[in-house]
Amino acid sequence: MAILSKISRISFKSLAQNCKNSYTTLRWMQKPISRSTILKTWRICGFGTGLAAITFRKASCAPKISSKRIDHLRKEDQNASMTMWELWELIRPFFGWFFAAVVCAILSAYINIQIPLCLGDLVNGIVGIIKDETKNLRSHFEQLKPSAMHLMTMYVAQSALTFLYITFLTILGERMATKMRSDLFAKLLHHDMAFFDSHKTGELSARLNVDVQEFKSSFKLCVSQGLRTFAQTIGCIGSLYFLSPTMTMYTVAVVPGIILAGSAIGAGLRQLSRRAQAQSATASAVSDEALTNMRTIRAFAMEKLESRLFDSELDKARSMQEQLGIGIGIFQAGTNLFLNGMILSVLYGGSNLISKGEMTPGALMSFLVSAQTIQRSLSQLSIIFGTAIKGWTAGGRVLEFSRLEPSIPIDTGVCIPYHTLWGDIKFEDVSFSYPTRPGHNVFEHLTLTIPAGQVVALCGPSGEGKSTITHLLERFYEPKSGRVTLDGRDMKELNVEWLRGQVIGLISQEPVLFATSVEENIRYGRPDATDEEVRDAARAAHVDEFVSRFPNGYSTVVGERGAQLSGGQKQRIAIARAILKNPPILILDEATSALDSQSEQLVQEALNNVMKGRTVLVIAHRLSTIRSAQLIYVIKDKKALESGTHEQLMAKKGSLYRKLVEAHNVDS
Ligand SMILES: Nc1ncnc2c1ncn2[C@@H]1O[C@H](COP(=O)(O)OP(=O)(O)OP(=O)(O)O)[C@@H](O)[C@H]1O
Repeated sequence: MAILSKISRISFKSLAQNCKNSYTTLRWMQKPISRSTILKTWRICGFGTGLAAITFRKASCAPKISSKRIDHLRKEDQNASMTMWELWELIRPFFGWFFAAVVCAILSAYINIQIPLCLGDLVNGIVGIIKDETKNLRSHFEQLKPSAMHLMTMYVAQSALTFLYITFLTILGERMATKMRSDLFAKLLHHDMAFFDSHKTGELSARLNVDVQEFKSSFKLCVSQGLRTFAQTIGCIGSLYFLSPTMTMYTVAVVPGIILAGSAIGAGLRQLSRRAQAQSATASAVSDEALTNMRTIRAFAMEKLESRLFDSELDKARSMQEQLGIGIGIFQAGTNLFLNGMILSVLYGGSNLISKGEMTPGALMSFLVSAQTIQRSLSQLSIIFGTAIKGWTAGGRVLEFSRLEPSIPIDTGVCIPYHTLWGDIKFEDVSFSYPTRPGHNVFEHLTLTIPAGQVVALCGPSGEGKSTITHLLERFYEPKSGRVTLDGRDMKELNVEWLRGQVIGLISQEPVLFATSVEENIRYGRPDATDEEVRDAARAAHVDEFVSRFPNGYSTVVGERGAQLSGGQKQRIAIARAILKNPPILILDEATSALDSQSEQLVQEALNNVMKGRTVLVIAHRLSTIRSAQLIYVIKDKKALESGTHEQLMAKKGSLYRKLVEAHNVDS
């Protein structure tokens, strides 16, 4: 019954009617096309073309800039595309799942091709019953059984295969997306600092999450539907040829033209999709920046302005996505028009052939259902095409950052054995500019020595490059010329992971904590430290004093970037972390600047204990910290202008150091 009802749904009645009234149909078909019909059709086509032209014209215009603050966020992802080889590289690790999904999808398509042919057999049987003049209906009905059973088996197999390919594809898609995300994150963690200087956190997190998600769903859709419908289309064209070569030739003759037009529209849509996605990323970056700077926004009462800024970026993204939607809509509407025209031609031509006795009703039924399968497949393909464009761009955006290789690889190079490491540091004729500002030299021929086991202080006016010296030491950046050496070895030869992980400890001006407990933040200095070692470090850095007053003690969660702690408390936790790490070289970049003088004295005592016997580089503004250093460098005019002890520099007539102290540029 189900089969029969399905047959009736796919226009069996109208077909039977057609057979009987083929001459009536033919008469209708042969009616001359009136002038008004042509004009109407022309107007509709003109409207569609006009809409398409407006869409593409609007899309190719650059968005208007509403705020200069976010100008730097507007960049087009020129490299955001993907090659077939890169796609293959993504699939390769999961080829087994891919292969299984493809086989199931193709088998399912094969069955879909066979179904119309079986339907044709069944219809011929039914037509036989209708036309039977002996009225031996029972025996005719019995003859229908094998065809019906065959069709039933096809339907069951088709369902089972559909279940299988969807399952395999889900597994494949999820694993690919997880790998893409994990690879991109690992790559991002290894990228140069210069990369982070020029990319926003929001943009990176959009690539890591939104784009991977988009790629995954598009990929799944394209493989499941795309492959099946493509195979179905090819197979059904074969079936059509088998049923009626003449009609098939007429039906598919226009396909190459349609493919060419589709490719041209596709290129435009791809470009538009890239723009729309870049604009969405800009909007995310604006919201991300606002959410991470909430306190500043509150302090300046900028809620409304930020909201307007976000709305305007969002609006541009919406408008571009709408234009993309209209573009895809026009493409799909055009495809549907073409496909429906194809069905109409089949009916027209088929009726003609039946009227001449060159085709049986069953063959026309098979032809019609196969043509309908092609129609469904092609209109499905046009939807898939739109999705593929989005997925391709999203995949390209993910790969754009995965392709980049860091200029400072972190896991190659040599390690100096611990017992032979002295900690003697030299800057030899170093010139440097930040990669994001290549025209501005921070140093020109800087030469200075930080002798092993000594405390060396850097002082000088703000913005002269004191922190930059620590960045070069940590190898966050490479010098443009000259070299930085550790125990006589060029830093470039050394293993960066070893250098940062085991040799140098950095306590920076603005320590950033993770949104976890105090204990885990301290343990970040040495993940394998015992609880007792963590507590000892905390006591040495005077963390114990304030943490013991918290209801949850060391389990207190510190909030995002340590927002639930004071600046001084954050610095003490950062110091505890460095004490736990116990590195041979310590860099203190205004490490105690957020402490009051009493806490500073306490922490300084703790630091003095840690500093003993190590090479220490201190950047400080307080005279009390600077004067205790064994060697002081004054950094100014892209060089180390003066060096000596506090006493030597103060005794030197007209020394810059003395001027700085006297002008309170070095706090007393
Ligand atoms: N990531 C960066 N990209 C580009 N330029 C930078 C970067 N960081 C710092 N600079 C520039 O490099 C110069 C030196 O900055 P640096 O932070 O080393 O100065 P500083 O002496 O430590 O200043 P302060 O005492 O105010 O902390 C400044 O002109 C600064 O604008």
